[in-house]
Amino acid sequence: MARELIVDVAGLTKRFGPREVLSGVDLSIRRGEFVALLGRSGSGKSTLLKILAGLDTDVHGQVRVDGTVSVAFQQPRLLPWRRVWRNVVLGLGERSRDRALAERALAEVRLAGHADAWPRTLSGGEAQRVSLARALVREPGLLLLDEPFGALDALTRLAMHRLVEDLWREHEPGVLLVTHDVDEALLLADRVLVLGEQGRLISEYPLAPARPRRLQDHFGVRADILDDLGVNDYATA
Ligand SMILES: Nc1ncnc2c1ncn2[C@@H]1O[C@H](COP(=O)(O)OP(=O)(O)OP(=O)(O)O)[C@@H](O)[C@H]1O
Repeated sequence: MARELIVDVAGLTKRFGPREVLSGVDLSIRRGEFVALLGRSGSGKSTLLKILAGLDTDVHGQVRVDGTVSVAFQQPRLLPWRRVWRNVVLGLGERSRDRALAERALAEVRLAGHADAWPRTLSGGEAQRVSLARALVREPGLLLLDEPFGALDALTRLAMHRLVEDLWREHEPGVLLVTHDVDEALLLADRVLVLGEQGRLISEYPLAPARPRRLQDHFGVRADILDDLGVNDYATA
């Protein structure tokens, strides 16, 4: 049976002054779906995420997002004057002093034992895992990931892919992952969307449900996506 619809966007248009950054975007995401959004720099990906997060409501068209939404950004955005565990439960009202809750979330991102650490003592990957713990502790129906691995080295990135996939299976939120990395999208997502010039969604690629994913199974789609993005692909030529 189809899961509940948590994002229902129709005819979304966003302008900054005279400039149309998103144009007639239709998008639906169900709970438990993992969707990746690809697009060249400046195509409007972060703008779309901000709109879904409710951070920008000055738009035309229908934007319906049901339930709790969490966002993780490229930079972990931890408060340096708060210990790791306090960062995890920050802004949770009554539960913002619930150390046990923070520790459970930290264990999930394999950071048990770092609860009392200061953010400046963490590696980039560790800080990003704290940011994921902070996002998940809210039990979001929708998890928005804006280039969350973009600042990490290649090996840390691979480990983070595994972790995000595990967390997604465990919590089953709908995920919208914004990335520049076509391979990352193919490895993680069930569906890949491509945002083209003039802020239009130009393609949508459903991927076979088999997991773990093997990149070579998706070389055809990969070549099509690179075409959409206007990038020559020497690897598959
Ligand atoms: N607050 C703003 N005021 C005016 N223009 C903006 C504003 N925010 C974004 N833009 C413009 O909207 C366009 C889309 O920006 P956005 O950040 O959504 O792109 P993006 O696809 O996320 O890019 P990147 O991949 O480089 O992060 C850009 O041309 C940007 O300059």
